[in-house]
Order: sequence, then structure tokens, then C-alpha cells
Amino acid sequence: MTVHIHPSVDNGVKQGSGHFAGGTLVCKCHDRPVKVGITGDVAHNHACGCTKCWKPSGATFSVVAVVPRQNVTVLENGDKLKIVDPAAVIQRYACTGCGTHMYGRIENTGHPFYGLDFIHPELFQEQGSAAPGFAAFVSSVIESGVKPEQMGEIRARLKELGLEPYDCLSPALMDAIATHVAKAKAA
Ligand SMILES: N[C@@H](CCC(=O)N[C@@H](CS)C(=O)NCC(=O)O)C(=O)O
Ligand SMILES: [Zn+2]
Ligand SMILES: [Zn+2]
Repeated sequence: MTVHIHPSVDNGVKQGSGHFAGGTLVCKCHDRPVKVGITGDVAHNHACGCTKCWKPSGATFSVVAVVPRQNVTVLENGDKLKIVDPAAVIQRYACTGCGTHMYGRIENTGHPFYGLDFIHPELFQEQGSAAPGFAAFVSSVIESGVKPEQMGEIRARLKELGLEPYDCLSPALMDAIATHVAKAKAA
């Protein structure tokens, strides 16, 4: 049986249009859904295996990307949003009705990713946002109940989908973090 990664990639990764102008993220509530407006396309879209990122039911990985925080606006029913864990680096604003994470925000101005919000592009009403390009925190799926023996199959499937598996972030993002740290130390 083919392993399930995430519904939006299980039938193949759908490439973005390359000119996505933004759209609206909508939660799963039928009554008073939370709507969040995003300006422009997403960046660094990837599958994340960590336990903290929101996954739709049945998914092994989340699919998560970043956008500049000034490109994120709560449009409707923001009263339903609550921070999942105020102590976390990424403060994830979830809908108290359906549990969907609508955006995650970093408030620590010294963090390498400060200024970027984390969103789940599958929640866009619109098609065409940039596709996921790698898989992060792959080993962490074991913390959600995946058996260590399944990891070979999971990594093989991610590679088949073109989502290179990493157990932390991609080399480009790890380099960006290290560059930020080196500059902060030098200052
Ligand atoms: N193994 C841990 C890894 C958690 C982790 O470090 N997640 C990354 C990727 S989303 C992160 O940056 N977390 C910061 C946060 O959750 O605030 C888990 O699965 O819970
Ligand atoms: Zn909801
Ligand atoms: Zn994560």
C-alpha cells in the first residue's frame, strides 16, 4: 500500500501557476468560518512532519509555507481564533470551532524567521499557489505514532514525489538560520 503523506500531494505535487496574486484562507467550519486574506504568493512551501504543525485528518505531514506578516489580514470571524501555545516560538492561531490553524506568527524580533507568518496553502479558496518543494522534520512523524520501520517507505515516497526529505529544515533554510546567528554574534 502506498503511504499517505498529505491529501494535497498524495496524487502528485501540483505545481503553482507562478503568478499567484494571493487569496483567502478559510477554516473548516460550516458556521461562521474564519477567513484570512493573504497578499501575494507563498514561499518555502514544504511538508512538515513535526507534531506542532496542523495536519488535516488522516495526514502524516502538514503542508506549510511562509508569507510576510504584513501580507496577512484576518478578514472574518477572527473572534474564533485562539493561540494554541503562547509559549511556542511560532504562535499558531487556531479556529476554536474546527481546530484548523489559520496562521502562525513569530513575535521574537531576534528570531531568524521574524517577519514571516506560517500558513497552510491547502486552505486557499483559490488554486495556483507555489507548490511544496521539500519535506522537513521527517523523523518527527515517529512522535505522532508512525512506526520507525515505516520510515524507509515514507522517505522513499517523499523522494518519489520530489519532496526531498530532511530531518530538520532544508539546507537553504538551515544556511539562512546559521547566517542570521553568525551576524547576530558578530554584531
Ligand atoms: N520533534 C519536534 C519538532 C518540533 C519543531 O521544532 N518544529 C519546528 C518546525 S514547525 C519548529 O520550528 N517549531 C517551532 C514551534 O513550533 O514554535 C516535534 O515534532 O514536536
Ligand atoms: Zn473553524
Ligand atoms: Zn512543523
